[in-house]
Amino acid sequence: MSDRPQTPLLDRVQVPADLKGLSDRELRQVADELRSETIAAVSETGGHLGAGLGVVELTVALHAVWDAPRDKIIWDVSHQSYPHKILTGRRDRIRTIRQKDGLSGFTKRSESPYDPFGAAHSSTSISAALGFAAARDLGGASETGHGDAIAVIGDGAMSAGMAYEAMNHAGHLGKRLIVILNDNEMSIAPPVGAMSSYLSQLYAEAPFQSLKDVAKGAVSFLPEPFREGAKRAKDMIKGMAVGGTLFEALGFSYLGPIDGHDMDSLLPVLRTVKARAHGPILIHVITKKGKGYAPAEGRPDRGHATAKFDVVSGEQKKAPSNAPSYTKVFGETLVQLAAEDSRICAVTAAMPDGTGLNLMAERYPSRTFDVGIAEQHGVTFAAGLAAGGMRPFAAIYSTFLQRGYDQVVHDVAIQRLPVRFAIDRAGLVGADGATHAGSFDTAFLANLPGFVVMAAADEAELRHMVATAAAHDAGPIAFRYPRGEGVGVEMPERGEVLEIGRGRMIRQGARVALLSFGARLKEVVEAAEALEARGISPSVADARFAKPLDRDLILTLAREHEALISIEEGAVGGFGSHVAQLLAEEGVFDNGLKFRSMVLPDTFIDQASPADMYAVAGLNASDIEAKVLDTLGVAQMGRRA
Ligand SMILES: Cc1ncc(C[n+]2csc(CCOP(=O)(O)OP(=O)(O)O)c2C)c(N)n1
Ligand SMILES: CC(=O)[C@@H](O)[C@H](O)COP(=O)(O)O
Ligand SMILES: [Mg+2]
Repeated sequence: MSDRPQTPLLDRVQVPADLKGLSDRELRQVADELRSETIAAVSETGGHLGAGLGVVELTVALHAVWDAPRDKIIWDVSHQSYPHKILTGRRDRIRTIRQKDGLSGFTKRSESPYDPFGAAHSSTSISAALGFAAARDLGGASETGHGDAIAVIGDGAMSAGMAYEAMNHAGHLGKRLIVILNDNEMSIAPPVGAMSSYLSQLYAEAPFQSLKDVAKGAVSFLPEPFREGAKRAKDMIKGMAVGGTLFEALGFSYLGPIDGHDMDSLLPVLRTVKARAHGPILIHVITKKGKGYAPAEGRPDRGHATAKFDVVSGEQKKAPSNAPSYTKVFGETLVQLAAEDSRICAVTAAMPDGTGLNLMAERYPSRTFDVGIAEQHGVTFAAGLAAGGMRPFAAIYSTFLQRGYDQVVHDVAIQRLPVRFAIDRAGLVGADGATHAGSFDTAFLANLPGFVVMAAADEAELRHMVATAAAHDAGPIAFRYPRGEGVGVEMPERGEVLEIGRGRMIRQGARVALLSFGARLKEVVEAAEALEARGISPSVADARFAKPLDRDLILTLAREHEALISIEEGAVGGFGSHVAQLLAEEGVFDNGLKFRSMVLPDTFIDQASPADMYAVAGLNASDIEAKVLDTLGVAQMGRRA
């Protein structure tokens, strides 16, 4: 266990109300202690660090000025909410964060009344806050009461369409709503886009606003009748950053920029807003990601997420890896193919490193596009690239592709455009928990006419699937693969183009056939080996394709075995459902086949290690073994853990 910091004042703060009696000087001290505690805690657990460090002062100031949980403080993405958790009755559990049975790494309604809205996908906070404001004004029932609705949204999250949809609506409704734009000039990677440049311009052109300036600029949220006189006064002042911003055009009062680490600016500004706000207001706060911890501040991602680390040196404690990560295999294979084909290009939605497209960006920057947190646009942009004669790879985590689903259907599938979807983080991802689980993509893609849907059983298979996708111009194609390292198989120098809709036999056995789709194959083989010891020798096949199915392979397995069991890392409605449909259509059930489909359960599984999450899901080798025995009616004694 690492040394815990001395935090005498923070120790007195169990809930935000305890901040109320403190002086501004004491609040500054609370912020300093909160920063030390956040660093110490994350050093023991790993997790999101940089974003939280950047909002320490803002967190203290918000809780000191407003009255949560009556006032609703809504953290966008909420990866920056660790300091908020520490201040809101969860300090004693902060070292359980992102672990099995511990605190979530994100805000979660079921975890605390101080988390009025759960998040983890970005850019939802303004919509949710506006909903709270409207519910308040309509007299909706609320256990915690109704107060202000305050959205805290980052500059990266501000690149997504949802944020503008919400501001457009908020400006129209004109309700009292507070949006704090936490501008640290960072997403996970450096932010991209015209909006980012616009924000930089806003504060490059104007110095930080003092309380005096803010008061002068706060014309538009002053109640009548003071507004007119104040406006005349403001008009006489030259060079203010207030007035004429995009936000004002959308119907918001704009305040800022304000130094988000200076409590002497933050506290009076927030108090003024609380006392006088009228209609929607956007407060532009400038912060530094990783603030106050040199190893985080010095990292290119400003310490976005980290493994456990040594507080003094900042050195991370990572387990050595035995195999390349799927992400790296994807990135390297794409670069290899792009070298031979100038039509290959790539799209990421703010996740260049996470998807491995950083490799492509380094080698072929003009063919690599980071669209910002904008999955919807990213998918349609890729559709346009495909229509324009390119071979685009849209590399998007399974969970984030959900946001671009209508674009997948309407812009890609209906037009049969050959967009290649590289779907990383398929299946259960571990510490990020339910919000980031890649559970649904097989189901929501394989039901689309003309889509080819593949899943890689190992890293070599992934290489083949990247090559297969590159060569496939007939329509959309997707391949999914899990988070983390591969299984350690020998890697082919080059990917081979697979025959569309053709699976492969892994081992020939009898009585029961195990039909795997994706990276559970390792567990399936392990189960088959364990069953050998019980005198049962299953056949094992890797389906490779959920669409089109390998009909010959599946029907042969069905006809030659007493039982057929499909296994996948996805929710119901995916591969197994398509297999069941085929078997039903072909009348195979009429012959007495015992068919079982092992899928993720119909629940959202909380964070834990991937193995623990798969144990909850009942998809580990021992579960597969048990399913075989149960299906064959073999008595089970001493089930393996
Ligand atoms: C829809 C969606 N796409 C991608 C992500 C991955 N993601 C998490 S945080 C983040 C960067 C957010 O940047 P910003 O809002 O500026 O917050 P900061 O980390 O800078 O505080 C990204 C891209 C996500 N959570 N949700
Ligand atoms: C908050 C968020 O959405 C990302 O930071 C995410 O946690 C990254 O996940 P990976 O670690 O799997 O890239
Ligand atoms: Mg940011």
